Amino acid sequence: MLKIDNLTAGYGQSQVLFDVSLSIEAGQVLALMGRNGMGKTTTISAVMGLIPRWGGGVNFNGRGIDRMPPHRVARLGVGLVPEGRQIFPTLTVEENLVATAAARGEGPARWTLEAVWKLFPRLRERRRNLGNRLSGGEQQMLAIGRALMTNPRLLILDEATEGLAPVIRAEIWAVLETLKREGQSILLVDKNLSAVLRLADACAVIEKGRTVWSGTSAELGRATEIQETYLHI
Ligand SMILES: Nc1ncnc2c1ncn2[C@@H]1O[C@H](COP(=O)(O)OP(=O)(O)OP(=O)(O)O)[C@@H](O)[C@H]1O
Repeated sequence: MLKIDNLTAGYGQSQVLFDVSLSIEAGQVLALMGRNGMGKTTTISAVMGLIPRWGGGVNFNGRGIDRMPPHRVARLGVGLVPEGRQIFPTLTVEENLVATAAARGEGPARWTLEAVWKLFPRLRERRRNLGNRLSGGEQQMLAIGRALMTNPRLLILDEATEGLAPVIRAEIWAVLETLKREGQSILLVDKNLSAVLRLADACAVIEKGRTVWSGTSAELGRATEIQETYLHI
């Protein structure tokens, strides 16, 4: 579904990604791991086209997307839950969701307002509240709901459980588990190794802008040396 080959990218003159390669099969959950500042968010930004790709290939469902601007990547079916959530502060919860709604043209859309209310009952209760009046957890739920409203083929989540209370984190992990059971393809960045290992099928580890390890979650769970070297656990 998504295949990244030897991707290089950076900001201005400064190169951040030197050689990132990974691939996600349809219906798979892949976790991108690595310590702070190693290039995880930069990888996601380069996939989405939010920053220029310098070299290498990014292929989505058989199409090269490495020259596409973000709106075209999104239209092909890549839904992003960005770091920091970035919801529209002056729109209501419902308006935030409707603003991004998009069908994929393959029969009835899986994700509608009703479906999002069912996944996150809390959002239904808060539907008329402005984005900037929500708690952090509610904002994160809204960011996920908003990405789902695009009916993505691939959902990308950047630190979706960061800075949330444990009970809200648990709710987000449970939602991701539900999405996985439904066959949603997911690429996620998260620092919580044990939760990642429970959810993800496969993991890729990056260090200073290079993929240094990839394998199944079970393999990473056993690879204590990799964990100690690259994840500082
Ligand atoms: N907008 C930017 N301009 C310049 N340099 C940046 C920018 N964003 C990130 N960087 C640099 O790129 C490197 C990789 O950052 P990135 O945010 O991709 O790391 P990360 O692995 O996602 O880490 P974190 O877990 O801290 O989010 C860091 O050295 C960072 O300082």
